[in-house]
Amino acid sequence: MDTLEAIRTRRSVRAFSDRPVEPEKLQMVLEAARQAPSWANMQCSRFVVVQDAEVKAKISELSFVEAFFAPLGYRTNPAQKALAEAPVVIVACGVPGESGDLRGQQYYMTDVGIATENLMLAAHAVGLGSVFVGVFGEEQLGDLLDIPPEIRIVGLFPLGYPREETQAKSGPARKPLDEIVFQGKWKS
Ligand SMILES: Cc1cc2nc3c(=O)[nH]c(=O)nc-3n(C[C@H](O)[C@H](O)[C@H](O)COP(=O)(O)O)c2cc1C
Repeated sequence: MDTLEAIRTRRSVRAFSDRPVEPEKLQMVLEAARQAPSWANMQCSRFVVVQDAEVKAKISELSFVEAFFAPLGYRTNPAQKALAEAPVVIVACGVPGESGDLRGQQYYMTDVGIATENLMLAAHAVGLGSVFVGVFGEEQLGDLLDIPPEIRIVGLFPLGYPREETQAKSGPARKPLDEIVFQGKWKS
């Protein structure tokens, strides 16, 4: 699969088969994340790879943050089950001190975001699926995985083989280009 096809056909995967992820494929996905560009090449991203069923179940519970979801009418994080059922969960973290902080913008979020898009595209290219899970109880998750408080947890990525029958062929629509691209000046 070439890069453009991977970008075009990747979809968030929230239902996984119990087929294990081969260690070589996991390695490939992590290697893709490692190759990402970063602020001054400081490489602030870190990844905790979780394969223990009990720990995955706890991570799954922590992805339901009532204060966030209840006002939206959600009774679960749409990816909650996926975190327990995927054979692997990758917890992507950033070391803020190893990235830029300019004009109030903290670039560790950008660095980890780029690395994890690489991770998701590589997963898709080798037949795996994933989804960026950005809602979770950070403090409790940090305690569970011994992540020091100065390290920020940016996203959770269940990883595994998609359960075919549940996989949408086309994902949520995107805004048309003429709504998001301006020629020469803003909104012109
Ligand atoms: C920063 C970020 C946070 C996200 N958090 C969640 C989440 O907590 N739960 C979930 O089910 N999906 C989450 N998503 C996935 C988005 O809902 C999904 O990418 C979007 O609807 C587009 O669908 P697609 O990935 O299939 O193209 C998140 C995506 C991003 C980029």
